[in-house]
Amino acid sequence: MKTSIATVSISGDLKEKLQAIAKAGFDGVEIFENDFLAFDESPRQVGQMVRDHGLEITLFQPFRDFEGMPEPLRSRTFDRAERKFDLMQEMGTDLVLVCSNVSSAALGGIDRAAADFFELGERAAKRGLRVGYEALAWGRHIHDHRDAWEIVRRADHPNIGLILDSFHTLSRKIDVNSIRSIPKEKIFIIQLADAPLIDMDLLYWSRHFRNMPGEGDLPVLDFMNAVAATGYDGYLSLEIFNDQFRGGSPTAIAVDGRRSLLYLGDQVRRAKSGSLTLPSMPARAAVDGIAFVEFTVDEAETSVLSDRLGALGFRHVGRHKTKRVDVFRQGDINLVVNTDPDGFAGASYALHGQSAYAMGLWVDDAEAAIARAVALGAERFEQPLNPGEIEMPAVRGVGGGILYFLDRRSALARIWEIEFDPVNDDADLQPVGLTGIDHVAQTMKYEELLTWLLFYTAILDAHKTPMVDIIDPAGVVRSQVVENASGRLRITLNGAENRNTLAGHFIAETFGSGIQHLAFATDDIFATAAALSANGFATLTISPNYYDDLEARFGLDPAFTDRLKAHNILYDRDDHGEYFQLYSPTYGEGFFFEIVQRSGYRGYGAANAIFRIAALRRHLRPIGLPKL
Ligand SMILES: O=C(O)c1ccc(O)c(O)c1
Ligand SMILES: [Mg+2]
Repeated sequence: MKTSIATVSISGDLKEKLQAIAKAGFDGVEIFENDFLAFDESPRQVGQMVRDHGLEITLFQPFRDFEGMPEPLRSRTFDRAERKFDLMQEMGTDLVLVCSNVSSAALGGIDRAAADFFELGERAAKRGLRVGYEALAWGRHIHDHRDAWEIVRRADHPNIGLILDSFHTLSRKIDVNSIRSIPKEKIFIIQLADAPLIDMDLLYWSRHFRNMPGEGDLPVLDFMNAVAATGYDGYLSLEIFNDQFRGGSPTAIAVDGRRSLLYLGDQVRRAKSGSLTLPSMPARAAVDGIAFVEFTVDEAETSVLSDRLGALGFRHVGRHKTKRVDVFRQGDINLVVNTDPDGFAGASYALHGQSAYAMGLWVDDAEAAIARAVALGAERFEQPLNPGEIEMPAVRGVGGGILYFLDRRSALARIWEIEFDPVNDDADLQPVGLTGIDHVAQTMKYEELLTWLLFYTAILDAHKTPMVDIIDPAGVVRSQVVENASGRLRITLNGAENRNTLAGHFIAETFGSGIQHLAFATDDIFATAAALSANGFATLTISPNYYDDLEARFGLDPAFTDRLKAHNILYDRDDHGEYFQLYSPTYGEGFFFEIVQRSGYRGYGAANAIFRIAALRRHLRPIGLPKL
């Protein structure tokens, strides 16, 4: 499988784009005409620059409004085509993409179009060039790949072929099985893009909202399986028009792009649907829970954090044999507090301040998980081991944090006994009934949300849920969840669009994305609330107005509502069950804890978000200039 990407997909000038594309490991690049026109160097120099980066030009595009024109426009389009052929030869590419005509002057007619392509094929053949025809979803007469294929078939010229673009086919819900009967040598290249399902004008949707395969909602895998069935084994080329990507980091977007193709290729390989030459990698890692979450803390702050964890019912159960690292436990939850000034934790503290910078996942096979992550372009994380320590495979995760993999088949299963000495915790504070981690909430800039969604779903056996808008009094935060079928993995990703929201404040003030809250599970939230209160832990106060509305909305028994209100417990319900939530205040720049009880409920309490965010915000340090 060879991978390519259109220059239009990422930001920067042509030079920056090519650098990022080469660095991400692509084999080829589609030169989008405007990127070339806006650049100062000659076609020959551009071609050289591409080859100097070790890349091949997969095609030059687009050539517009060609087929089915009346004279004198028809002659002019052929003259235009000859000019572009000159340019292609100088640049060093043999393929041009012709997209279906959108001009109101176009006459239509399958045979007229086929005749035009035959003539273009003759002209291209004289120069050793090839022409690929693509149906735009909004083409004036041709907007279906089946019609484009019929034109190519009737043109019957070896230098004329078809270009299939998943967006144009899938946005119109055209049956992908129609692809299976196209001879593979007539498919000159495959362009791939996904998109979120939004009901809007096709052209606008395509030009602004496309995203990488796996990031959106279109059945790109079905499309690819149909392509693979033809025996096609050529380039897979991304063509992503996306406003966010245009403003994003060229390197990050290029890395996402290549990851999306490798992940898609791996799914095609597993579906055994064709003969694509594909690298093999271990299957997505099955996650059986969150083994630990690790905080980096300054020595001076440790007593505040350990007192807080104590009041939340955690016991200090272990101290690392060689490092300043402690573990606190309750139920299945392990919270690691790292005050080691050396190593990554110390560096992370220096940069972000106190933060939950790492987490460990229980997977079926940690070595396989790391091998897959690395095969998908994740950055392996390693630091020197002290004597007696065992190596825990890890990669760089969200916002420069660390994601560790542990399994129960190696010594990693006994990490707490091997690396830690037991501690006798004689605190008089009692456990409060927390059983495990329900979810981990990570906050990032909105532009980074798709990156992390793809990262997690490509590496882990998990799916994404639809995006929901979380309304913060100061703006919108977009939230999407990565979760697995067992519910043992739940990560909520919150993309902040501005720095005034609680989420935006957190990433601005801690200098990067990261874990903003941890939600612990309990089987009895009322008992937990009472135990917290006995431990002197003050939960977040929720407005009484919320409870009046809640009672009316769900028709709750007033006595029940009073109990919720007495403990500041939020409530929600869906078709599957009930959900109870309570919160800590925020700490530092906006970190907090949540405690939930779910009985079948599938969501995360989005309906309550505005109320608890309003309450959480009251604890934030005000920012801005002091009043004069
Ligand atoms: O939006 C467009 O005009 C356009 C151009 C070329 C393509 O390959 C495409 O898919 C869309
Ligand atoms: Mg296209």
